[in-house]
Amino acid sequence: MARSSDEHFSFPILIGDIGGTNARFSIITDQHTTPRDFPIIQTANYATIDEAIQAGVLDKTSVQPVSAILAVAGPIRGDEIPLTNCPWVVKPLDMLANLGLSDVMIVNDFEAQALAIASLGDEDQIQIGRGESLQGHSKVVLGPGTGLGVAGLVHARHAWIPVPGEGGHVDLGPRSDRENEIFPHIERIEGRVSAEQILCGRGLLNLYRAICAADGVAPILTDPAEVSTSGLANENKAAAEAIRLFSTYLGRVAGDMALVFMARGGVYLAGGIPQKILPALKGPEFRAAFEDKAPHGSLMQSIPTFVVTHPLAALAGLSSYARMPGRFGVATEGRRWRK
Ligand SMILES: Nc1ncnc2c1ncn2[C@@H]1O[C@H](COP(=O)(O)OP(=O)(O)OP(=O)(O)O)[C@@H](O)[C@H]1O
Repeated sequence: MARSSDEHFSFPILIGDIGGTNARFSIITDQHTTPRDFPIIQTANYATIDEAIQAGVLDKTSVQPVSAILAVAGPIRGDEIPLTNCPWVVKPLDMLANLGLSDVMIVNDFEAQALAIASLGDEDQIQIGRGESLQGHSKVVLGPGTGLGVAGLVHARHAWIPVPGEGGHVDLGPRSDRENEIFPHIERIEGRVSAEQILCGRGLLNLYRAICAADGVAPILTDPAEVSTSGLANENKAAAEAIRLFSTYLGRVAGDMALVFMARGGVYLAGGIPQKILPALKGPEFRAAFEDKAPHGSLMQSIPTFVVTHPLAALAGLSSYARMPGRFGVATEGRRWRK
């Protein structure tokens, strides 16, 4: 554990959320001022992350950041961190040498989402169904987007401790007769159906195709956004069923994660997809599946579920952490580099 005198970050602090497609950056100049956001950068437009930071941030301001805290999609091991779904390799030692920084910390992107849910305002979230968040109790965040990210946020020793994991890869199985008809047609990964085979953009398409195959009809939709748009508008029968079942499975997995973390503080749906299928999540399927956890039905009824609507939730999480690292139990070993 870092000593408390080592915990803080010197201002100005560059924060960044590096996804497969988009990279978002902000600079925090001091403890109180609102962070300055920079235009979203398409990762495909730059060969390296250092070039993107130079052109997209440093060349656009006279403020020279001293510290950087970056959230990346991918495991953080060693001094060279390759990103999932993007050819960039993050090299903190090169950043210290070339970008004028003297402190670089790299965290997991879902850890940043978890940091965000510690301090979301009411305007940044929409509640689905009943339940009430209990102060100081654990929370969970699930994010169906390009993949399915999951992280817990545990409250202990007066701090919020993010627990990043691989919860998106838990097993998912059929429960009803109808699901038994559909499941044999779900594309598998090495023989099994993990939650991510269904609960992400690619997974929604996989589910739609499996429904078509179970019913012996040819699939006509080829893109996850088409499936959700036609399904929500009830223009296509298989797509409408896919969206309802997607909501059921998301409720089921969200409920499992709530049980694992005893998340009386609430379950939060982040990632790109929940906001786009909000009307479906407000339907009966999501919450019914979430609560259907005998023998813990009444516990589940008391746990609230939210869709995160903050457009830059991960950056907001990093910003809270950057300003008050002592409020969070974020491990720094092996992922903080200093001059
Ligand atoms: N309207 C929609 N309905 C369902 N899925 C959609 C919709 N629009 C986009 N998608 C799917 O959502 C996924 C992208 O999710 P998201 O926007 O969360 O990206 P991300 O994982 O955060 O990516 P990045 O790496 O850019 O941060 C893609 O699989 C895309 O096909």
